[in-house]
Amino acid sequence: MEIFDYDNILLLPRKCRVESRSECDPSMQFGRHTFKLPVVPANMKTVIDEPISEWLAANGYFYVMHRFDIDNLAYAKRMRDKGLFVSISSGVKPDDFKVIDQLAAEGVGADYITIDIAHGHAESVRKTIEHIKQKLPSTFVIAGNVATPEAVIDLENWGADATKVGVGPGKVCITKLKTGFGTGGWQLSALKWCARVATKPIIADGGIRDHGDIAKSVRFGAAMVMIGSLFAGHEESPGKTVEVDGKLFKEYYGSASDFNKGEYKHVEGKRILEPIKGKLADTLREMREDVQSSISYAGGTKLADIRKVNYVILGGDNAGEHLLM
Ligand SMILES: NC(=O)C1=CN([C@@H]2O[C@H](COP(=O)(O)OP(=O)(O)OC[C@H]3O[C@@H](n4cnc5c(N)ncnc54)[C@H](OP(=O)(O)O)[C@@H]3O)[C@@H](O)[C@H]2O)C=CC1
Ligand SMILES: Nc1nc2c(ncn2[C@@H]2O[C@H](COP(=O)(O)O)[C@@H](O)[C@H]2O)c(=O)[nH]1
Repeated sequence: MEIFDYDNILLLPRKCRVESRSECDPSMQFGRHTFKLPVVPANMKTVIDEPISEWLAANGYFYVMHRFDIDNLAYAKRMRDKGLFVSISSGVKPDDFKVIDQLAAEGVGADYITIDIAHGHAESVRKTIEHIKQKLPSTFVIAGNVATPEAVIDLENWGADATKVGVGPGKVCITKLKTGFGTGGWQLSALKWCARVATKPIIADGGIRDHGDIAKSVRFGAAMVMIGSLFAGHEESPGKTVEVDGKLFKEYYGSASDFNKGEYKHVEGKRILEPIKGKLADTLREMREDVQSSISYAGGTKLADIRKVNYVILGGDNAGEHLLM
């Protein structure tokens, strides 16, 4: 198997088919909705909060609210009152099952539920998917996180509508160091490996450091890309603002860090400071332009055209040109 990651792959251009990058359409359908970009901010406490989720939903972007210290039912009702789609996260515990029961009983429902646990290839996830599908049959269920084709096959067979791939590639992740497991350092080839067997959409989660990594994710099979660190340092970001030597930063911590958990138990995440980089809307606009540009280099007009390009692996044992035959 070829092993590579975002920093040692480059995509190869094909003859341009547009006169302006504005002709390239980076939008995509995911579930029942169409979104402006194949990008979603990570469902983490220092990345998304209620105002950001409202803004994203109202402006044509996908969002996944985090699941920590939040009343999901009340949150879902507030989104419904504003006429916005509901996309929440769930754990796999009895309390999470109760929330699903309440969403069903009160007719609030949810458009998307993301089951997001550290080791998503687990019986607990099978039971949670089963429960959601029984109580809220029209909800689009995203399940993860996983790292192997076997896991993607199981989650799909258990009823997941999409799977989330990425164990350990995140910027504030220390799973690789603490456990010796994961896709940290080879996330992009793990994505390729998983995408070969997937029959439903994959969300590539973690490891995105530059906007060009979005196109690389799409090339290797992602329908959607989940991003934490690149979104964490905005003026609106929920992390605390910290001043160091006169420069402003936002804190960004892992969901499995002691900062998120409130205790030092099964810690697989850390806290870092991200330099503040302006408004979220400006970053999203720039990302959209960059993905439009990626589509044009792919010789296409739509997102899926990125899947058709060849690529080169730079350096290492797998170096070389890889042509689609
Ligand atoms: N994408 C990634 O690489 C990772 C992401 N995370 C993020 O951090 C969040 C919090 O993670 P964390 O507090 O560690 O755990 P979770 O909140 O994911 O745990 C959910 C449930 O799964 C159990 N569980 C967790 N890990 C394992 C495992 N390795 N084997 C068996 N059971 C397990 C937990 O029990 P118990 O705690 O008793 O074991 C708990 O009952 C996650 O929801 C995820 O968003 C965390 C780690 C990796
Ligand atoms: N191993 C851990 N992974 C974590 C933790 N908190 C979040 N995450 C994952 O990281 C991505 C975001 O990655 P980034 O490279 O874009 O910053 C996020 O979506 C989760 O899957 C954690 O504590 N430990």
